[in-house]
Amino acid sequence: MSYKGTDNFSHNKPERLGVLVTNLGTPDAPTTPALRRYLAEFLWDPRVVEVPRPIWWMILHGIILRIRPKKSAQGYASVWKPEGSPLLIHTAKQAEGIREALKQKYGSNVVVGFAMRYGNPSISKVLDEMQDQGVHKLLILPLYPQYSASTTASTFDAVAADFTRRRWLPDFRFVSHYHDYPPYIEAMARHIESHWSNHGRSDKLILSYHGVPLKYLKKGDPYHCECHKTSRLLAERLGLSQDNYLTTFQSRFGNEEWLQPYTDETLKALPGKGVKSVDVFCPGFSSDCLETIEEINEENRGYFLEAGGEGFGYIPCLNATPGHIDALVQLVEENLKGWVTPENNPEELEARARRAEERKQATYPGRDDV
Ligand SMILES: C=CC1=C(C)c2cc3[nH]c(cc4nc(cc5[nH]c(cc1n2)c(C)c5CCC(=O)O)C(CCC(=O)O)=C4C)c(C)c3C=C
Ligand SMILES: [Fe+2]
Ligand SMILES: [Fe+2]
Repeated sequence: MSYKGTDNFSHNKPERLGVLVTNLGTPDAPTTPALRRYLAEFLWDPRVVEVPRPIWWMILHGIILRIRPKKSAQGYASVWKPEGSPLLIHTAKQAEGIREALKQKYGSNVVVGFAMRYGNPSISKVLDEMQDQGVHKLLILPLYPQYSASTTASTFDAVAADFTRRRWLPDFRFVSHYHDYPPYIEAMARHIESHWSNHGRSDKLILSYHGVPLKYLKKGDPYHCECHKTSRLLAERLGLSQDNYLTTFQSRFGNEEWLQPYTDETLKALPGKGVKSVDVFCPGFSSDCLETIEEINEENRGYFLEAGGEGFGYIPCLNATPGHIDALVQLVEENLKGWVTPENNPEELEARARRAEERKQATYPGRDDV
């Protein structure tokens, strides 16, 4: 057996803490070949599509990967920025924000990286870097507030699989959800309130989450309940009554039934029920991405206006706003408890030595023999 990093593994390096922020991933480019690569990896994950492998292999390679990449590439091309995919850009900024905040407090003792479950930067590459930097305690934070086996557990699988090729194994913590974490709820509430004070308020707030097949709920996945709990807590914090908001599910894939009510069908029906203006916010997406920019703010906006709606306010995701970074930093710090100690923080040790020297100089000025 040969392991990655066997030669450079060392017990003599400073013991650093690692925080690995992850998100779903995105294609490398808005092109058909890049989409084929990305979708082949993503849609082959048995956590994402729970269909027996031989049958799914034939459907995926025989039908889906021949049709979907071209269509999806067009969607990605419409949201792509000069610096790349919005999801990648926002996730990089979020990691940067967390890194800066933790650096202020803990110096270089905490290493913050980000990786994608599918595509790049890969979990393996970023874990290689963390191993090289001497990370001995590792916190993984998937940026999925609501737990779902198709996202959160899949990230756990990928991390665990990656460690099978390493001799190094750090102490390990994993944030499996934060759907009801008060700083996350507070960050969303302030973000929405600030949107309302800048752009005005609509008749109804639509809270739209990515869907999953209904059968996952029936098999016991808590995702649906966690989405509803997030919505309830957010609505309570915003002082909304049940009439003022709705929880819906978007991004259906394939022909089977997914979680309902569907966002698109809801938006098509609301004008007929007298709801002429809506604000839409997506609490489950920590970053704007194809599913929010194109599907919600373009496609679904069109459905609502075509059905007689008069006002459609899209409230961007939390992205790398200071309120979001603040909430994520609190979440990280809470999960690092007991790990960040003066003893494993080289800068704290240095500061202690400096303070001792200052005390000595203050007590015995000019003496270096005490
Ligand atoms: C096929 C089944 C899918 C399940 C189950 C699923 C769950 C799921 N996805 C997200 C978050 C995102 N999904 C995104 C894109 C996306 N999702 C699917 C399919 C399933 N998702 C596909 C095929 C795609 C690719 C785009 C397309 O071809 O339509 C994204 C956006 C990525 C980006 O690059 O912008 C996110 C984010 C969650 C949270 C979730 C379950 C809870
Ligand atoms: Fe998805
Ligand atoms: Fe979509």
